[in-house]
Amino acid sequence: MKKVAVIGAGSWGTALSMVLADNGYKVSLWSHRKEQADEILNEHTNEKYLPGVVLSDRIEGTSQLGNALDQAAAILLVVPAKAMRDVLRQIKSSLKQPVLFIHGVKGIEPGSFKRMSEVIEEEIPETLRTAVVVLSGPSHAEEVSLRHPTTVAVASSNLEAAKKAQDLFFNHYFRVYTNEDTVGVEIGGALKNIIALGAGILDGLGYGDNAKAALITRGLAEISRLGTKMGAHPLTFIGLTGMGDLIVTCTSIHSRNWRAGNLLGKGEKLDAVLQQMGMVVEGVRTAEAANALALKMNIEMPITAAIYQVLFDGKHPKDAVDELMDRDKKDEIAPLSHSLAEKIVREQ
Ligand SMILES: NC(=O)C1=CN([C@@H]2O[C@H](COP(=O)(O)OP(=O)(O)OC[C@H]3O[C@@H](n4cnc5c(N)ncnc54)[C@H](OP(=O)(O)O)[C@@H]3O)[C@@H](O)[C@H]2O)C=CC1
Ligand SMILES: O=C(CO)COP(=O)(O)O
Repeated sequence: MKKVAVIGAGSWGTALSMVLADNGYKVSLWSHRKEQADEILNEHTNEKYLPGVVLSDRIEGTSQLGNALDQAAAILLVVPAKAMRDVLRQIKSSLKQPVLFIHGVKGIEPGSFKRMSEVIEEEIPETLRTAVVVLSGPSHAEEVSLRHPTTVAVASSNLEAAKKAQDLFFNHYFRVYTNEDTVGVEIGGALKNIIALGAGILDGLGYGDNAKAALITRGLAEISRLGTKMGAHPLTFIGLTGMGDLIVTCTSIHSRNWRAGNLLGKGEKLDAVLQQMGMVVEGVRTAEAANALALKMNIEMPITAAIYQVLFDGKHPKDAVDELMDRDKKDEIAPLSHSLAEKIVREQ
């Protein structure tokens, strides 16, 4: 039986371990906390992150990275974005053979503002990795753990590697598409969390469906503007990892980003909100990264800027909405078709 090392035993690492176990793989699920690894190994549960779910005995918890990596056919990284580089450094010092790296992280590295595949390529030498793949799409861990129908994409510039990842995860409830646009998939997956915070804020303020539809659609427009400028394919943003993930994250109570936004919209302060959540809320740090990237690359991202100001500058959420609504008149499609035209010119 082939083995996969899953690095990060939160909700998503645990749910993806269940998919791999259902597909017949042995899974070594690494936690940086021994008591959590022991719970997974001995009780077959992960109560903090997936309460009430019983894990397959093909999933073994471990807090020893060397054990997790030993003989692994692939490594799946599912730690918060801010922990990625440190965890990769630990992996590099324990890894003995080249292996396929897959990550399911929807964030940008704080400070460097790098995408996760860039961080992996910087930290893991080519002699220790066969390829890097990102797995993303509309997929709440809670629903995957109930084996509810779910679709995701696996993206890599190396299509053969993406197909290997597709083979690892594909099954009758977890449908996996390949995609060759790593930049678009990573940018869509990370930045939708900012918009999900915004959706929660709107709900917290008591606004309705019109406002949320506007936020999702215009949020996607600005994500596409930035992503396309970074080299992404514009069509990726209307796929699973763009529009698909926006829909699921902006409309679901499972979303931690939506829930955090909802508390902010009701008037709670960011520190108190994050303390209550007790799980990663990637959109907060990603708002900082996206706002900085937009300024650096001279891309208009008014929704991201407004959410950044609510999070870090103490702007009242209602004032942020009012200011967004009162901006200058605009054409809906023209700025998007400019980005598309620029992309076509670049590729000629
Ligand atoms: N949950 C979901 O439905 C989905 C999540 N994702 C993405 O997956 C990534 C992980 O999210 P998710 O599993 O939900 O997060 P959770 O908050 O559920 O879990 C995070 C896990 O990472 C661990 N961790 C935190 N810091 C470190 C560190 N420095 N070193 C090692 N481990 C660490 C936590 O341990 P501890 O308990 O000690 O804090 C915990 O086990 C995020 O980027 C998220 O956007 C993507 C798709 C779906
Ligand atoms: O990415 C997700 C679903 O696709 C999970 O979103 P949250 O991190 O907001 O819970």
